[in-house]
Amino acid sequence: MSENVTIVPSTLEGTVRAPPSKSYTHRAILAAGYADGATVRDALWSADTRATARAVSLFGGAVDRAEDGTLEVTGFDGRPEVPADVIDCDNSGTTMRLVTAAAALADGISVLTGDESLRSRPQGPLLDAIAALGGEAASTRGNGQAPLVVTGPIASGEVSIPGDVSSQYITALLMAGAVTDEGIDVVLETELKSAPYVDVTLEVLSDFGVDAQETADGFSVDGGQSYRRAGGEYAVPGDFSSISYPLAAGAIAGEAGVRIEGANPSAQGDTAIVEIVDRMGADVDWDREAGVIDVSSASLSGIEVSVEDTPDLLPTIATLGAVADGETHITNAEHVRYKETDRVSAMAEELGKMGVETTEERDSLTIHGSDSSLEGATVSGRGDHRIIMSLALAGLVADGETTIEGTEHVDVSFPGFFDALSGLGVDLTAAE
Ligand SMILES: O=C(O)C1=C[C@@H](OP(=O)(O)O)[C@@H](O)[C@H](O)C1
Ligand SMILES: C=C(OP(=O)(O)O)C(=O)O
Repeated sequence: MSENVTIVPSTLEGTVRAPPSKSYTHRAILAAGYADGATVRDALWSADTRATARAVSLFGGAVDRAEDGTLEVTGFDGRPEVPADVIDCDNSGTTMRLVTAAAALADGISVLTGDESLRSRPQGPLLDAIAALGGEAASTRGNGQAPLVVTGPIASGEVSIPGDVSSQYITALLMAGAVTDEGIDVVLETELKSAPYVDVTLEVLSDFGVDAQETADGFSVDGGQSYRRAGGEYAVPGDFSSISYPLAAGAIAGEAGVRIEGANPSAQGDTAIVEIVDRMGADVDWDREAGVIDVSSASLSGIEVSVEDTPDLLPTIATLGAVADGETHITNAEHVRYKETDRVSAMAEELGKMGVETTEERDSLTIHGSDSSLEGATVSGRGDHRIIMSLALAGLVADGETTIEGTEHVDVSFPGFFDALSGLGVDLTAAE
């Protein structure tokens, strides 16, 4: 059932807890699957992470969720079974990439699909890599997009792959490579974008006893390794992509102050959002040891910011730019076009409906904050969680009411998003 949310301009005050990291949760569930199991505490339970849990079950493992949200993962111990059904990755790019490489270890055929958005995203470089490792991997439509048919098992070896489409290909190959006989060397053909996500992978691999490393021309993982979580338990840190929304909300409408808990430092590149709102002029203080960020609003100024390492921040920064004085120039953004939607265009067009002037280029988005009026309007969430949340932020300070269509999709990464906004005093109503 499609849901719309209408937001009335509001000021925010109070405390909100960061949801757990989507990236760490995917990796922890799959790493526990590659192991003989583990307990994953503080896991994000959202549409995307449920898709990864389903895949682990289809490989012969199991994921049971206790009442307190803790996941008890039973692993498939490095040897995924041929799935008894199609693997539906739903809306999750991370699931599709990481699970495609895992499926290539199984001795047989796996079929992967997803929703319309996921079936339009690029998988070709990963399919080529699997073929280079002796497996077979086909896009049923021959266009490099899902549905995918993957036949394993792959062997060890060296593969070259572009670095500027998705870092998830590299994560996928490193995670699978550890349980091949002799490992996988990944040689990057082009410069790596979204690099911090590979750092997150290396951290989780190391937490599960697997060695992988950066090399002169890419990354490599030795084969013959076993995943094992010492102590059997893994705890997921807070999600900085999700934190970007209450943080930006506080920066634009939090006169009395917003506090975000669960903001502990980790390898996530999106921690850069703290520095970004600071550079724009918000009053922000991050107590790293306590994992607490305090933010309050101030008049914001436009900045230039590269999203090379932090693609998921683009929608949030675009809204901040719409509120700020001057120009906000978001650069190195081409890979942001390969997400749930083309987020460069989606933000330009939807903010445009609210009176925001933008200039879009293939690799950048400029928001002309000073020339923009920010008026309430009916906007489309585009079925994309980050577009929905970013447009909701714009609604906090627009002139008049803003209605965002299709808001149920926040379930992909931040299921309690609108409750969190309400809890901070935002005047909003949801309707089916
Ligand atoms: O590995 C991950 O957890 C992710 C990697 C990034 O994708 P790309 O590497 O495709 O840019 C990011 O946009 C996505 O939300 C999560
Ligand atoms: C792009 C995203 O995720 P995924 O690639 O897993 O769909 C996201 O969460 O913004």
